[in-house]
Amino acid sequence: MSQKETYENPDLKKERQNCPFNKEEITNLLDGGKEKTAERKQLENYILSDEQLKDAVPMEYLSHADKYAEELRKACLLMHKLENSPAGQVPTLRALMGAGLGSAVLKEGNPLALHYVMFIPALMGQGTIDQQAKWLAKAYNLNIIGTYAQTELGHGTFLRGLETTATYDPNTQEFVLESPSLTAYKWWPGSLGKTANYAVVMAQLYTKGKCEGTHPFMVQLRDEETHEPLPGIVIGEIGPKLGMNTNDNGYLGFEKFRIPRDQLLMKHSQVLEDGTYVKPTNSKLSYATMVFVRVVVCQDVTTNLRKAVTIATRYSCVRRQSELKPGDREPQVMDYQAQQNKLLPPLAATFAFQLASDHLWNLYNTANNNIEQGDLELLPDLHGLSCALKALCSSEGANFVEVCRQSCGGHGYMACSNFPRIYGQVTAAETYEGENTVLWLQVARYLVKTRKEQTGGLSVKYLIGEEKGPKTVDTTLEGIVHLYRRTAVGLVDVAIAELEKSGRKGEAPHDAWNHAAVYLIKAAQAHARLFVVESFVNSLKVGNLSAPVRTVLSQLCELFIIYWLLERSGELFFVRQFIKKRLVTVEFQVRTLLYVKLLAAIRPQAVNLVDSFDLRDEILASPLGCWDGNVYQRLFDEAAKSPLNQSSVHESFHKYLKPLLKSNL
Ligand SMILES: CCCCCCCCCCCCC/C=C/C(=O)SCCNC(=O)CCNC(=O)[C@H](O)C(C)(C)COP(=O)(O)OP(=O)(O)OC[C@H]1O[C@@H](n2cnc3c(N)ncnc32)[C@H](O)[C@@H]1OP(=O)(O)O
Ligand SMILES: Cc1cc2nc3c(=O)[nH]c(=O)nc-3n(C[C@H](O)[C@H](O)[C@H](O)COP(=O)(O)OP(=O)(O)OC[C@H]3O[C@@H](n4cnc5c(N)ncnc54)[C@H](O)[C@@H]3O)c2cc1C
Repeated sequence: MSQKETYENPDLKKERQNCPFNKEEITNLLDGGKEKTAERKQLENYILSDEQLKDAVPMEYLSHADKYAEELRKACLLMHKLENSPAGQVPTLRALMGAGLGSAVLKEGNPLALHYVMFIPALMGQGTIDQQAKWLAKAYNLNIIGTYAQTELGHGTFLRGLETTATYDPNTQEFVLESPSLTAYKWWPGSLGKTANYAVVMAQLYTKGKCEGTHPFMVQLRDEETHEPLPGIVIGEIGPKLGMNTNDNGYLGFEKFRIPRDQLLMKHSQVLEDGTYVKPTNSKLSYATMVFVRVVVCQDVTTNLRKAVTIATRYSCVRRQSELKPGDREPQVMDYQAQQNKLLPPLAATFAFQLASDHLWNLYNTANNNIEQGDLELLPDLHGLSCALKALCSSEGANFVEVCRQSCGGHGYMACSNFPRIYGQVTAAETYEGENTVLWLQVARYLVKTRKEQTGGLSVKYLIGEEKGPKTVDTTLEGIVHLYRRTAVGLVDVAIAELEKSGRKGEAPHDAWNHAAVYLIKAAQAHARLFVVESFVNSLKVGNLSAPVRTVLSQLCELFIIYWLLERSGELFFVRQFIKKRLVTVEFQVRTLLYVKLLAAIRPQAVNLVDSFDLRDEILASPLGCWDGNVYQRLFDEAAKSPLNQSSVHESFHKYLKPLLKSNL
């Protein structure tokens, strides 16, 4: 392990004895190879050994403004450390922006995150070679700091409804940016409140008196020297949120603010000097930055889930409560089947989500390379799959994090458990980068289109042609995946039938769509789940795994796909042929039995499995989840940090309580 403590809780020590598989093999698998593990560890040592990056007091005790200032201090220090990073700049940046190493230093969000996660990708994806030459080096060198300003007070989802205008003036060859109403103000962009001095701004482009839709513009917001907002720019921070409080989300208004013509990012569409508009090959290419973030968010949410599962699993093996066998010692709460039922599915989910996210990342890279060459064939599949997995990983992830919190009883409710922060991050991902319901409906649109037109990308091939595979109950892993597939196909057909029924009643297509939303969303979710389980099963078929690792991963895989089947059993009832053949009843009986057996089989390896995530204590940032299991002492140490414990009687006693007590005498 990366940290050897002198103390080790005896229960955890026992859990770690006789581990049947090589933990490092799983660590390497998750890191992407032995060398990557070594690189990650070296980077963690480099960053986490720096005393200046440690918190003097827990963040919860700081004011909103002090929290921001403190995190900005550390974020800037991290950027200074980039230069000498042993892992190279790009891997270091990746590690520092996300929920892993970065979160050990910047616990409530990185004020520079948007610069790297959206501003630079937007410049790369939307800027011409000349524009990249002008801005990218400045951005990489942090001469300028940017954000991505799209959402407005009145519109986040419906991008065609954005109100900010950029009107071309051929006389001066400038665009005039304007916020025509209060609801046109940009609202939400991260780092916009106080940190950024530039932004890629999405605005409705007007030229020659015609609106050409939303386009990205490079806009300077603040003076590069004084950091004061430029004349014509109204800017501020939007205030405290459920989580991510040091991402300084902001607002932004334009009062006839002029920018040169060449600050329209013109890789896909152009405005010529005389105001002539040149269309892109596909109008959705300006949405590409969002696609990139949806892809990386799947990985990020998975890392956060791994943290929550590690904390809850270790704690559940240290915590002893109640009586299992009359007269016996109180058992570890992990020995209750009910607790295993809470924690082992999310543990399995961390593997399932990672494998699916890896697949999506590969698709993204291939599709992106093709797009650079002008080939857009993979774009619909990339859009469909990135929406599906972003929505699935974030929604299931947030539910699982909450279950992990509940599994730690009262102590899970403490801020220091780190669950509130982890939940704040994961649930944010349910909303940002496309609200999940809206994304499910985008997925459904793709599925319905594929099924009806019998053409679509790789992720939806199963919707094309006749259904293949066994028609009766088949207890193999393949058999159960086939059941998922039949459910997914069946739900798309149910949704189409619903749309057609409304059509026959004379409803317009948009009304029919609205009235079929419940079915459409179920179909989209079944599709996403099918993709995840197929990725998990297929990944185990290939790869150079040792027999013990393959065994435990296969158990997790089987547990996970049965868990989802049982959880989502209601959906099977939508598919009429399942009921007709009594398939549903038989399936449930067989599967429930197997599920319970798998809980018992995996239980002894739970701690070893979370140990293989190799998450350092600094990253877990929770007294409940530390490697040594010294939970109670650490909880006490945390309580000692409370400002209310710095004196035996607080001054407010004399001010308020004492007079009240006296008045009652
Ligand atoms: C570097 C590693 C570290 C990782 C760490 C990461 C995490 C930490 C940082 C956290 C940062 C968070 C920052 C958050 C930022 C934001 O939230 S930015 C704002 C994001 N906003 C949204 O996502 C808005 C959501 N809305 C939309 O995407 C669209 O408006 C819509 C819902 C898709 C609808 O658009 P519309 O133009 O109305 O399209 P439709 O008419 O519905 O569809 C038309 C066709 O276009 C296709 N399509 C739609 N979108 C895309 C796309 N992106 N790509 C490709 N194609 C697309 C759609 O399928 C339709 O196709 P057809 O059916 O063929 O017609
Ligand atoms: C932490 C955080 C960080 C963010 N960072 C940024 C950023 O950096 N840059 C940026 O530009 N934006 C950012 N955003 C904004 C974010 O992208 C939007 O909030 C998000 O896209 C949702 O849009 P909305 O707020 O307009 O929700 P709405 O669309 O108003 O959603 C409200 C409800 O309406 C439903 N709804 C809306 N449309 C439909 C439909 N067509 N069919 C069915 N139901 C519908 C939704 O499902 C939801 O239940 C951030 C948001 C958060 C929370």
